[in-house]
Amino acid sequence: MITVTDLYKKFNGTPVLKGISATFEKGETSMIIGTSGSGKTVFLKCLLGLHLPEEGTISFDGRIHSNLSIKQHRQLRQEIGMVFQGGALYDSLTVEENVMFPLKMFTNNTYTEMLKRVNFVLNRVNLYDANKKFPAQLSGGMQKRVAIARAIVMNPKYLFCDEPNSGLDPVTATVIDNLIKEITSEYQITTVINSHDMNSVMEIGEKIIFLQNGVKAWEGSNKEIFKTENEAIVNFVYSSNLFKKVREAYLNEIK
Ligand SMILES: Nc1ncnc2c1ncn2[C@@H]1O[C@H](COP(=O)(O)OP(=O)(O)OP(=O)(O)O)[C@@H](O)[C@H]1O
Repeated sequence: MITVTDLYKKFNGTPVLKGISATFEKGETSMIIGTSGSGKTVFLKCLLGLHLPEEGTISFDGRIHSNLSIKQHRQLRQEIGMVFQGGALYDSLTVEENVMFPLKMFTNNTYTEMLKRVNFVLNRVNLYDANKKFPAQLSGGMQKRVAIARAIVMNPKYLFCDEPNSGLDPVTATVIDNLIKEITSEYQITTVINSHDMNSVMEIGEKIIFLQNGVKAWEGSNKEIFKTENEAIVNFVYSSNLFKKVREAYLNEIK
């Protein structure tokens, strides 16, 4: 579980995160949503330790980030998997080498042991016969699968994803969303996803945190989002006519 308490972050005196508190549970897919500039990326970077907040604490299963020694930080970093927006694969490395990269960096495992683990995670994301291919030879959806395989190769306790299905068609995006949700539940990972994609939010958002101007303006599940009367989130999520109709149909159904 990740517990964030009263987090404040400023840049050049301008507050960007203004007292955010939230908990992210093990085995659950949590999503951060909000308009452009609301602070989602800064929040995720604070969780990753890439930004240092001025106030507040971030605790990873009781380990408070700002109190950790360098050695403890290194240990925690190994427990975090990250899926970057564009996949961030190394173009000059094969799929197998990309996925093996964290194992080479952080473990003393033999090549045979590493290859076994690489093949296991590649199979888990349903990628077969892709080991020797280079990223440029793969479709966008396959590249995202490689990025997910690399993020879970170290068996992480925490998984952070920044717009994991950006640039994908709706069908592939749903497959990737569900893969992340399955893996989160199967390996009991604490997963936090930044997303703009309302389909994803409705599909896999077990917990949704809505940021507005650096403040947590709403929190709930993908079921509760249909019923909320909170004006800010209704205006944000239901700015699309399609979602407006879906919400009306849902509310009529439960009347
Ligand atoms: N390194 C930085 N230095 C100064 N200001 C920053 C820095 N990083 C982010 N900001 C500012 O913080 C605010 C929040 O940015 P952030 O990138 O978190 O928004 P976001 O919600 O992720 O937006 P988007 O959905 O467009 O990616 C913005 O006003 C941005 O200009």
